[in-house]
Amino acid sequence: MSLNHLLVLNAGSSSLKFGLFTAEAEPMALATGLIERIGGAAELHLKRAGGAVIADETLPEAEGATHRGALHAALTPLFDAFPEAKILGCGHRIVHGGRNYAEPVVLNDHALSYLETLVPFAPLHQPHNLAGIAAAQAAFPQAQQVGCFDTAFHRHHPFVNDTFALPRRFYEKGVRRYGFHGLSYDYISGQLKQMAPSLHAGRVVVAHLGNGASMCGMVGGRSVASSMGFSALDGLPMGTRSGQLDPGVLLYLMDQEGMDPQQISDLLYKDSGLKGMSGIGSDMRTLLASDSPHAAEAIDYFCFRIRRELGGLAAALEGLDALVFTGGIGEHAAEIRSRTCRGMHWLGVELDERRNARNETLVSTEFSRVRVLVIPTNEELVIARAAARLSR
Ligand SMILES: Nc1ncnc2c1ncn2[C@@H]1O[C@H](COP(=O)(O)OP(=O)(O)O)[C@@H](O)[C@H]1O
Ligand SMILES: CC(=O)OP(=O)(O)O
Ligand SMILES: [Mg+2]
Repeated sequence: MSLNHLLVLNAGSSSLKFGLFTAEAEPMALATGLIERIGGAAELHLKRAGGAVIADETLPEAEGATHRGALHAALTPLFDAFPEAKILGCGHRIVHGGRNYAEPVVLNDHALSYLETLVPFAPLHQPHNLAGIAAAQAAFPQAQQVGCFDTAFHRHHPFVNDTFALPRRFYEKGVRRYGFHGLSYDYISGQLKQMAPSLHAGRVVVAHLGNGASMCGMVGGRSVASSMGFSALDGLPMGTRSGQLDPGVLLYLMDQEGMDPQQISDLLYKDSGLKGMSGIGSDMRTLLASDSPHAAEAIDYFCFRIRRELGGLAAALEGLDALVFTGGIGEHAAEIRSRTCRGMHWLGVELDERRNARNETLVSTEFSRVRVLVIPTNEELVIARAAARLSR
């Protein structure tokens, strides 16, 4: 039987997103799924592209405890629903591609040993990405394994946006501003090229506001600067991550609070951001619905940091033609877009509140010098396209 399908895996620190696509040059999604809260009370949601639910359930502990178990739990109902599927290629989202990868690659032994050396750069994401690859190799030995990197889209940054002001040897060792969410930015860049070629050719800031959040400045569809740097902690505050922090705070935590690296890592990755500031939770919907003053302050801080970053990125781009919102918050939270754009008139940003409330694609007024758009992202499709290209 011919191999005619692609499996896409996007393993996060506590989640696994996956999808089954047709193996065509422009792949078509047949089903998409998500396993949340791996390591805790993990839940599986799987639906067909048309929206029909295939599975919606809490996983037994044996499966929900690890990424390997979660992958097994994902594949069983998927292949029960699509018994005819034969996997030609598996596409993997890999957070870190280091200095070497500016494009997707076929994951041979050489590539995999290089990616292993990057684990210390992304300890919360990279090991799960590599575990997903190993599990997919075991499950689909005939399939090509293809890696797609969050860092790749940013690999051509000018030196000033690639470095920190540390002694040179650290730069040589790879302590650089890599930037992340590149698959999302790549997708948005492609969409913009189709929808509005003249904007795509200009100076654009994309705000990817999901559970992880970052912003990217592009010129001509290529990344010039990103709010995320060496790690996925930098820049904007996120669901549970601090965002930009004075390095002096880390010295204080070590010296005065006696915290060790693991405790600091847990604090910055898991207990900070919207969750830490609000004391309520990391989910923007919960915070918007809350009447707690701490939730309101967390939202204010979130919007304020987006505005600061927008100003900084506009300076890096020497102007601004368009601002694009994407990611779960960027696509759905009209209130956050509205509060972010308030006070940005000086930069030429003028939101049309009615269009914005309706989540329309163009949400700026006709007089706004900067076009403001809402474009849903699709990281899985970018991965599927690369897997289709490299699996032939
Ligand atoms: N209608 C909505 N209004 C406000 N926030 C929303 C809405 N829908 C989703 N979100 C927020 O989007 C975030 C998740 O974004 P998403 O891009 O799905 O996350 P991930 O980074 O895990 O892929 C959560 O904070 C969630 O509350
Ligand atoms: C790099 C990163 O922050 O990823 P995510 O948004 O999936 O957590
Ligand atoms: Mg995300």
